[in-house]
Amino acid sequence: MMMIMNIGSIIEKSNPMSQIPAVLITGASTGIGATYAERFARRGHDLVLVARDVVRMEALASRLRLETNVKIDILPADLTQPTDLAKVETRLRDDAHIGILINNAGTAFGGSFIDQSVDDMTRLVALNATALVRLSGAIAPRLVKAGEGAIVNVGSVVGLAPEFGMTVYGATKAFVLFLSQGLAHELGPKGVYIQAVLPATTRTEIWDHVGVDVNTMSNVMEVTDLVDAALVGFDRRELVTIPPLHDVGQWDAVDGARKAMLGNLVNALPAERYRTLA
Ligand SMILES: NC(=O)C1=CN([C@@H]2O[C@H](COP(=O)(O)OP(=O)(O)OC[C@H]3O[C@@H](n4cnc5c(N)ncnc54)[C@H](OP(=O)(O)O)[C@@H]3O)[C@@H](O)[C@H]2O)C=CC1
Ligand SMILES: CC(=O)[C@H](N)C(=O)O
Repeated sequence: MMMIMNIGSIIEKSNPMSQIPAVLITGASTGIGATYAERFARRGHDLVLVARDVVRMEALASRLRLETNVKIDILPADLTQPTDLAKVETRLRDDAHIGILINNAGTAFGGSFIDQSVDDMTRLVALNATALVRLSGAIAPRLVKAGEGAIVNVGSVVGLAPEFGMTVYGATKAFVLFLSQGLAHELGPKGVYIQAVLPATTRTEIWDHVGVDVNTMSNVMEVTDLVDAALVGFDRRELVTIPPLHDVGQWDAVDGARKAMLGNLVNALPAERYRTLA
């Protein structure tokens, strides 16, 4: 018996993720992140919740601890602030129990490009793009070493649609998609699963920040439907999950056309059309 317990503890120390891995979720105080927290807790995963609003995270954590018995830590951080970001990076690097990172925190604001302040846009890029690079960079080497684990990046269909008129927000979300595809290409063969989740309009507080009453919008998805669909994609190990897109053939066609172009992108000579004067 003693012997068995010792072997068990050795296995736990050498590969703690092989138990049920803990999940670190950014933007976990409300909306999509809080729903991910609820769903992963119900699946038996311990959690680390990251956001700025400690009171809300405490309330969520107290409820989920009672309902599910999982361990929940709260790591308050403003992910646009380098020192706070560094705290989360350290946790991701050092805590071998964390095997899944949900890069969900993000925001948006209204107004056209020339109406938005450059400082606001810079903060948006810091939260929606830079933080994902830094947090993925902190956990990826450990996951690769373990040969398992997952990184989920929450993008948006806006990243496919410059025509929606949210240029900088959409650019950050196009970045999230590319980052996910690139990470899947590099880390997938090493055992790390990467998922990009692309929601469309979902009923959360983000719309208060945009300055739009979500109740006036059509085709709004409920946040639980969105996260449950995203988790179906997660369980299937899908790379790109677009819950609101009913015809997946349309995404496959876009992605297929891009891949078909790859072999033609690098040439020594400019294309014929650029070899004559305008
Ligand atoms: N709702 C929608 O229609 C869609 C949402 N998305 C994406 O989903 C993700 C989640 O958004 P959603 O749940 O809707 O939005 P919410 O505004 O409801 O939640 C955003 C979360 O991010 C956190 N957050 C915001 N700023 C910071 C910061 N500086 N540092 C740390 N955490 C921060 C907030 O917590 P706190 O304020 O406590 O810091 C909150 O937990 C975002 O990436 C968004 O772009 C994509 C497509 C559609
Ligand atoms: C504010 C938005 O545009 C929304 N988050 C989305 O990505 O659709």
